[in-house]
Amino acid sequence: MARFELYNSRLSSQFYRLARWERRSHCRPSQINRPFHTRDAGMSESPIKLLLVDDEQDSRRSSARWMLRKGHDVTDVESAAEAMSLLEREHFDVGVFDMNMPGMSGLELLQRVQQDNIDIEVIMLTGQGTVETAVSAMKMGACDFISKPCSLGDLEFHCFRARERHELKKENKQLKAVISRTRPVAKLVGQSKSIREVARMIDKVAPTTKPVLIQGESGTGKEVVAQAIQQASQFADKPFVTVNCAALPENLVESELFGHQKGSFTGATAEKPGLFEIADGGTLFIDEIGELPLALQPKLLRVLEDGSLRRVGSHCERKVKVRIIAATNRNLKAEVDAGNFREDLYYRINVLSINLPPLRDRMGDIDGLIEHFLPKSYHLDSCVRDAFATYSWPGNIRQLINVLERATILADQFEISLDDLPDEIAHFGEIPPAFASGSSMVGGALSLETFQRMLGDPQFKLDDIVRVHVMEVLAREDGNKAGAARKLGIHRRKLYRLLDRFNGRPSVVKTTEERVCESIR
Ligand SMILES: Nc1ncnc2c1ncn2[C@@H]1O[C@H](COP(=O)(O)OP(=O)(O)OP(=O)(O)O)[C@@H](O)[C@H]1O
Repeated sequence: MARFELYNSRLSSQFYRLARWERRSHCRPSQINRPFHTRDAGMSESPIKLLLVDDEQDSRRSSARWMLRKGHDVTDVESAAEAMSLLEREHFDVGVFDMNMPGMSGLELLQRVQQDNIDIEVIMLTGQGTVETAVSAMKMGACDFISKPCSLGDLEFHCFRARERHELKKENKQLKAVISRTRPVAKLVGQSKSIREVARMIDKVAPTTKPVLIQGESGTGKEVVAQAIQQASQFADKPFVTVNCAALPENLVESELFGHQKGSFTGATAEKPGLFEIADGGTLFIDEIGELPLALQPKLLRVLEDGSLRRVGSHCERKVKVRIIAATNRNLKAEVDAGNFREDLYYRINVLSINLPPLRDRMGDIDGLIEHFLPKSYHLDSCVRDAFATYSWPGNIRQLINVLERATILADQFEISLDDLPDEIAHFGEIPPAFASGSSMVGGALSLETFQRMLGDPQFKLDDIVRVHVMEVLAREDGNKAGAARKLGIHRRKLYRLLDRFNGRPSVVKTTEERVCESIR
């Protein structure tokens, strides 16, 4: 609030000077269509979407005509009831409400607007001698008042000022959202050829406004790359809003992305802007875009095409300008072929793409990453370095960071040894004793031979085989469900359903595994 007031008081002296000039000059026809004070005062030149509510037809009509000639988008109505039904359907930047109208007064209309949390700046139009009422209207949330009769130049000036306040409020909301959603920007560590290529691509794509698709396994640094693009772009000081489609329940994705109107579904108790509106003017990072439900994909395509969107439950179309960066750990082309992802959307977001290689394909970066993430006082045993260099890092850099963090907690005297590493890394490459006699494990899953043995044994139910296989793949993926689902060739939601099913019945995994091992021996 303090910020608005300071800003307004600085601007108002300029405005009053300009408004005086406007009053003197608005009779000159050549000047009429120039929105001069927006340019001169550094304000946005875009037209104001204005709602005029006044029962006095002559003054309402002449105000509307003037504002239309100035290039604004004006709707005028003669009653508060009409205004209310319009406001439920359409978005306006500014409303000018006459205080005294038959039926619902301007003050009551303001009250309704406040109650319903409608996103509009309201200016009260007051008759002579009703300044006190105007002041109480401002206490109720009106941003300004104009005494009747007012000059048309004054009307436009007040509307500009209200719109400026509207934009500042929006910016304020965006900044709050940005502060609460973003993490500190991480430095892109790595000197391998592939990371240098990624850095080169970041420099190339950052200056454009085109969408970027970042592809790579989980934990390879897709969000780090997205942040680096935003930091190097013209949107660096604008909102950077992130959303993870996989982390949202399917029924909330639409409202989170596009916003909703009050009452549009159970629980929608107030109107809420979506992340596209919050990111307006900046960047929206859509993580795990491959998880976006098919039904919502046309809506995303629409925003990408012309920036237009509708909140859930609203007929009012809004425009946003958002730079989209999307990321996925799935093979999106394969998802298109499987009918899970729209082809037109795929081509739209895949204009510029960056592929992040998994850590196992750029082992040259390991030392640099260790140096970056390991506190200086710790020292790594040479066997640990060897183990790190041979391990396959399915969880990529995220896994490396976690392993280093764990090791610093377990280490004695700042010396990290093999004992401080998880077994699967310390003993990576060693054949598990249970499977030593035959190569039962192939690529992290049960071999055909083992399957055949299980299938031939009437004690094993089909579900047991599925369960052993799923658990085995999940363990190999370090519990990473997205990775496990990919390896299993099923959708992640199906994996969740399977795990729920397994958890909901008495555990037979151990005994089944033991039986598998026995049958192999
Ligand atoms: N090249 C890199 N330099 C420095 N830190 C990195 C790098 N790559 C990844 N990280 C770090 O690894 C962790 C995981 O990175 P990030 O969240 O960007 O991965 P992601 O690919 O987006 O993962 P997911 O697909 O699971 O969302 C973060 O802590 C990030 O800071």
